[in-house]
Amino acid sequence: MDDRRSAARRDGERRAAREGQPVPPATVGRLPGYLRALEVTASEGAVLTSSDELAARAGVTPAQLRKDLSFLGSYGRRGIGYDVGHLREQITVVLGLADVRRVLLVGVGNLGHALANYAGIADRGFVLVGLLDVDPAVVGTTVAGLEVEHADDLRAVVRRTGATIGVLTTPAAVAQGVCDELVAAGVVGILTFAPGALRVPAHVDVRTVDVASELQILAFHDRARSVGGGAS
Ligand SMILES: NC(=O)c1ccc[n+]([C@@H]2O[C@H](COP(=O)([O-])OP(=O)(O)OC[C@H]3O[C@@H](n4cnc5c(N)ncnc54)[C@H](O)[C@@H]3O)[C@@H](O)[C@H]2O)c1
Repeated sequence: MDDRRSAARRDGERRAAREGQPVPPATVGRLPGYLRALEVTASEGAVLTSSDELAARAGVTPAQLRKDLSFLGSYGRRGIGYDVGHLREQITVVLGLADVRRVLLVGVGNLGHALANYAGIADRGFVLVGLLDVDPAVVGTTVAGLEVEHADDLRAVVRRTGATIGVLTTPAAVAQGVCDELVAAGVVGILTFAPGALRVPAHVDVRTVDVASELQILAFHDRARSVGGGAS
């Protein structure tokens, strides 16, 4: 690791370790967007970027960007801007992506196949280490270079692979049961695509992706515009 990378890592770790001043959840939610914007900037060969440019790329205002980055202790330099490599490294550390996270996917149907083959997961610091299903037609097949294992072996697979994050793409009816199994196996983060809320203990984080709900929110804003009311 060169000097700049290790300095950024130290900054990020210092930030992550700072007590009493957690990064607000809304800021955390925008950090992946900043990271993506920085990756595009870096791919164009730029070493420095301004808050205006980065904010435009990430779809936020420059003031919002500066405020968010200030929580990371990153203020940029007047007239110079932000060091792209340093900021990328810092955000990577704060998001907990400096170390590769092992991910297990349960339910290798339509969505599971698509996600398993999504290269963006590996590009962002995650490694898919296991695929599980119950369908005899799916178990034993190879998807994205991994052999699909039977969901009955979930605990053994978590033990063997060291997975800490589970992606749930099973039918809704079995999602809670699979979630319970993942938690019992030691998984601490669950990304679920199955409709419905999951109950988990306090030490486990759940993120829900629901395309239909997102569309409903767009429909709400569309309707509010057409009836002349203000959507907030
Ligand atoms: N959140 C979203 O935006 C979104 C979009 C599409 C689908 N979905 C949801 O994602 C889930 C998957 O959708 P799909 O179209 O891929 O369905 P699918 O039927 O193609 O795939 C589901 C897979 O889960 C497996 N499965 C069933 N019970 C299991 C268990 N106990 N353990 C392990 N695997 C099990 C099935 O064998 C099948 O391979 C559904 O709950 C669906 O409603 C969500």
